[in-house]
Amino acid sequence: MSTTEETKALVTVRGLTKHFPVRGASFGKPAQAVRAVEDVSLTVAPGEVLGVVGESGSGKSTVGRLMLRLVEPTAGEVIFDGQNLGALGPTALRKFRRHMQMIFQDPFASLNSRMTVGDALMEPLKLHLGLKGRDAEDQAVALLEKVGLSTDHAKRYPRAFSGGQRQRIAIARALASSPRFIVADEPVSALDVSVQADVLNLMQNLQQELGLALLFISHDLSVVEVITDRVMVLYLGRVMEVARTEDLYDNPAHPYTAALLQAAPGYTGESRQILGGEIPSPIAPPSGCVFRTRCPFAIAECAQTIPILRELSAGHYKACIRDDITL
Ligand SMILES: Nc1ncnc2c1ncn2[C@@H]1O[C@H](COP(=O)(O)OP(=O)(O)OP(=O)(O)O)[C@@H](O)[C@H]1O
Repeated sequence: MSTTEETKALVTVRGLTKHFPVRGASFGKPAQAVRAVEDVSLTVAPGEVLGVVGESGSGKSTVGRLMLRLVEPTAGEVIFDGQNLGALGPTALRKFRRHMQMIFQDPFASLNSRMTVGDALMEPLKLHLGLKGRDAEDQAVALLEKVGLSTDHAKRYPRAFSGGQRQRIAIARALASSPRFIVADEPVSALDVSVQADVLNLMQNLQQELGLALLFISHDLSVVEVITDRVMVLYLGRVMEVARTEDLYDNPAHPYTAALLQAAPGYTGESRQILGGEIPSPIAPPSGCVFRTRCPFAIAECAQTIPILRELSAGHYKACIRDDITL
């Protein structure tokens, strides 16, 4: 990423890497690791929505979790508004969390089933903002109203709500500490199709109203196109392409992005590149370009060197050595 982008950024990620050790590695064999995220650098500007797309297992969730330091990186750093998160001890990090929150795919799992919704909302208000008694209660109700629910809902338990309502509650809880950055990990993919649009609209409205920076993780390219300003494409833990959303959808530069877009429902273009084969194991990824084993444009050189992320035009980057191809 360019230094200008870093200067404007709220969150800057440099060289983020996560290897999960493989359990049960036998004695005498070299230790193995799942290479979930490899050398990812990115920026998110204040109020910006950055989409993260890629097939299952490409490392999207791990990037999101690393950015909030819910997972310890193997290497690399995350800088939030000038603060290197790696330099914070556990207590300081807990306090710092008020600025960065996460919305998960499954709102039922992210809400405590034994807490009323009111209590679930008051917890972060007390912990992070120091609100007490009536002030906390009033603010909890205000949060419920913000997400389209009402005072009556505060006394109920999560099981009394539909999936869409539960996700609204999870959103309210994430907003309670007045964060500036939210990671939303597939926030609507577990919901009925009929309520997905409502919850997405709500998220989009709140994001704009509050000027939130958002990392929006999704495998649904049509949703990503609508909600994001920029998109990062991941494959086997590595960044393949980053561009402004319109640019990426109109002029994909990386063969993997083109294949993803052409495979998506609703694609109406002429060429259709089929993404053949399986994603290789992240324990032993291909040498050079990790996508080369499924890439119709791969040449011998692609096995030799890991392509760097190059800027093709303003803000449009790709990690591919081939410029002589038509996608
Ligand atoms: N705690 C963990 N321990 C071991 N391996 C893990 C762990 N978390 C993730 N992985 C592995 O890391 C890789 C990336 O996973 P991740 O969940 O980040 O991908 P993803 O793109 O979010 O996938 P999905 O779309 O299916 O959620 C996968 O191979 C996954 O199995």
